[in-house]
Amino acid sequence: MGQNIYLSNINLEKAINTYFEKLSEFRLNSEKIKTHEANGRITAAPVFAKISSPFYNSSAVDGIATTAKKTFTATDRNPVRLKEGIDYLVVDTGDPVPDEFDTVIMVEDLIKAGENEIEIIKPSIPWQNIRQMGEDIVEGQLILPQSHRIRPVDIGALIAGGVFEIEVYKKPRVAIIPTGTEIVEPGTELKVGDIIEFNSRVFAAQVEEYGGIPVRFDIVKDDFERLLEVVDRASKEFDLILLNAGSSAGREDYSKKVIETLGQVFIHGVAIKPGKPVILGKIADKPIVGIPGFPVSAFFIMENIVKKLIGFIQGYEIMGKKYIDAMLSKRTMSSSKYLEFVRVKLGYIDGKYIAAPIERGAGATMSLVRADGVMEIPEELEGYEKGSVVKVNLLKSEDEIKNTVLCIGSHDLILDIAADLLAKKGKYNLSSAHVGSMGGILSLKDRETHFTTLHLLDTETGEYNKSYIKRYVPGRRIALIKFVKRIQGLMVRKGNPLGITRLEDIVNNNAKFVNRQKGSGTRILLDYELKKLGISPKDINGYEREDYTHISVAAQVAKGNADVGLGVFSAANIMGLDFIPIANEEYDIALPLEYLEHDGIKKFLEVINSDEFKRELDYLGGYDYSDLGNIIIE
Ligand SMILES: Nc1nc2c(c(=O)[nH]1)N[C@H]1C(S)=C(S)[C@@H](COP(=O)(O)OP(=O)(O)OC[C@H]3O[C@@H](n4cnc5c(N)ncnc54)[C@H](O)[C@@H]3O)O[C@H]1N2
Ligand code: MOO
Repeated sequence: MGQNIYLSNINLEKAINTYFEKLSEFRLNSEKIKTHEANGRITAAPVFAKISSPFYNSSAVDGIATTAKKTFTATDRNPVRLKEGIDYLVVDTGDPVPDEFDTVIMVEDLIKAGENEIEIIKPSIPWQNIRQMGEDIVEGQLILPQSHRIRPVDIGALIAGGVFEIEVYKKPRVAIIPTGTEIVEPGTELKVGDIIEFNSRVFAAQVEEYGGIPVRFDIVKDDFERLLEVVDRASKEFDLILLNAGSSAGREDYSKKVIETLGQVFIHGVAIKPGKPVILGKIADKPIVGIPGFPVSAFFIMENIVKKLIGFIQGYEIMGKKYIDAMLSKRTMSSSKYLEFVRVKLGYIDGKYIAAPIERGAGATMSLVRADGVMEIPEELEGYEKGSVVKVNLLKSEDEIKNTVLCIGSHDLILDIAADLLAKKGKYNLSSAHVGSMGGILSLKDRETHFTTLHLLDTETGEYNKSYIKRYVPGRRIALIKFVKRIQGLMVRKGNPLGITRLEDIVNNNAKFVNRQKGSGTRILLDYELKKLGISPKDINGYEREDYTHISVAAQVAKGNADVGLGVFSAANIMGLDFIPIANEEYDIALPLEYLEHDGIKKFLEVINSDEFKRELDYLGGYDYSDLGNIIIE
C-alpha cells in the first residue's frame, strides 16, 4: 500500500464549514416519541399547541369569584356586602370561574359578615386574579421551532399545550471502530509492543454526552481488506462512523485509503495541534471521521469536530464551550502554522484566573485528567509571553476553580497525598503545576500562585530557601513554612548492578544518567555536589537528558532507559529501586503572608499538620517532619 504523506493544513473552522457543506444532503430520519421521554432530543419539525392553556378561565388565588361592577363603590366607610350563591361563589386556586363572574377577590381581603355573607372595603378590578383561557398557551401557537433541543421546561409546555407525542430526529447511531495490529483488548496478557485499547471507550462516553448512540466494534487488525469489509458494513448500518487511528503516514496507516476506496476523502489534515492528521470524508451519504490514535489528539478531534458533527446531522448546533480569560504563568511557544490546544492548571488568585501550562505530549492521557482547562493559542501566533491574557476553555466549573488552592512549584509525591486528603475534607482542591523551585519562586513574585514549594540550596551558605526568597521576592511579605526534610540520593536498579555507591561512580562506571530540568532544586543540588567533587558535567553521560519529576526519573531507571538518577527516596521506593543517600534537603512552602488567612490555605495547612498526613509520610519513607508547620515569617 502506498504511503499517503501529504497532509493539508486547513484552518479548523474552514475545514468544518467545507465538510458540512459536503454533507448538506444528509439528515437523520425522524421518529415519533412520547413527549415525556423527549428530554435532550432535537425537534424534527415545528411543534404547535393542540389546545389552549388554561383550557378555561381559572382562579389564580383562593377566594371568591364575583362581579367587578358590584364592588366599585366599596370603601372603608362604605363596605359592600355580598351574598354567597347570589353575588359570589367560593373558589380555590385553579378552580374554574363561571362565565357570569369576571373577578376574584383573595380570601385575605374578605371580612366575614354573617352566615354566607361577606363584606369588602376595596373595589375589585375586572379579570383580577383570573387566569384567562389561553393566557399561557393559545391553541395553534408555536411552542417549539424545528431543530430545538428539548429541555425539561419544554416538556411541560408541550404537555400543557396538548402535545403528548412529538416528532424528533432519531438519535444518531455511531459506529466506533478501533484499529491497529498492536492494539489489544483490556485484560489481554501484555507483551512488549501491545497497547491496551481504550480510545473507543472514551469516544463512546463522549458520543453519549453529545446525544448519540455509540456502538463499539471489535478491534480490527491493520489489514486493508478486512478494514474495507468492516467499514463498508458499518456505513450501511450506522449514521456516522468513527475510524480510530491509522490516520497519519505510517506503513500501516490505511484509514485514508479505506475511505477513498469506499467513498470520498474531503480533508486530510487540519491546522490544529494535537489532532492534525484527522480525516474528514463520507461513504455513500454517511459521514466518516478518521481520528488520530494518540489519546490526547483524539480527545481534541472529538471535542472540536465530532461534537459539532453530531449536532449538524440533527440540524442542530451544539454550543457549550465555556471560556474564561486567564493570565498565563509561563511563556508558551507554539507554531504559527496551527491552532494549538495547551492543557493548563487553573487557579483564582487575587480576583484573577491564572493558567499554568502542563505537559504537551499527545500521548499523555493523565494530562487531560489533571487539566482544569485548555488554553487555545490561535493559528497566527507564535505563542504567548508570560503574563499575557489568554483564552481558556474550562474543563471544570468556575466554582470548582475558585475553590482550588494552586501550587506552582517543585513537585513531590507528598503534594499528591496532601491533595487527596484535602479533597476528602470537601470544598477545596489542591492543583499543582510542576515547574521546579525557581519557576515557583517567580510565580510567587508575580502573584500567580497561592503558594509555592521549593528546595533551593544557597551554595554560599549551605542554607535552604531563605536567601532565594529574599533575593527574588523583595518587598513582599512572604511566610516560609517548614515542610519536610527529605533524603536525596542516587536511584539505581534493584541489586545495584553497576555497583554505584557515590556520585563519582557515575563517571567511574560510565553509567547512563538521567537529569532533572534546569531550575529544579535537585539539579542545583547535583551541580553543587559535582562542583564540590570537582566533576565536570561534561563527564556525565546523560547530563543533558532532562526529566520533570522525581517519579519520571525513577521510571526511566526502572525501565532501563537510564542506569542512575538523582531523586527522593519515596520515588525510588515506589519504583522498586535501590537508593544511595547523598544529601538531606529542606523542602518548604512559601506563600504571601496574607494567604495565611485564606480559607483554602488554612485547610491545606491543617491537612499537612494532621497525624493522618504524617502517617502517610512514614509509610513512604525518607521524610523527616520534625519541623513541619514551623512558620518563619520573613
Ligand atoms: N511521518 C509522520 N508521522 C506522524 C505524523 C506525520 O504527519 N508524519 N503525524 C503524527 C501525529 S501529529 C499524530 S497525532 C499521529 C497519528 O497517528 P495515527 O492516527 O496514525 O495512529 P497510530 O499510529 O495508529 O497510533 C498512534 C498511537 O495511538 C495510540 N492508540 C491508537 N489506537 C488506540 C486505541 N484504540 N486505544 C488507545 N490508544 C490507541 C497508541 O499509543 C498508538 O501507538 O501520527 C504521528 N506520526
Ligand atoms: O496531531 Mo498530533 O495529534 O499533533 O500529535
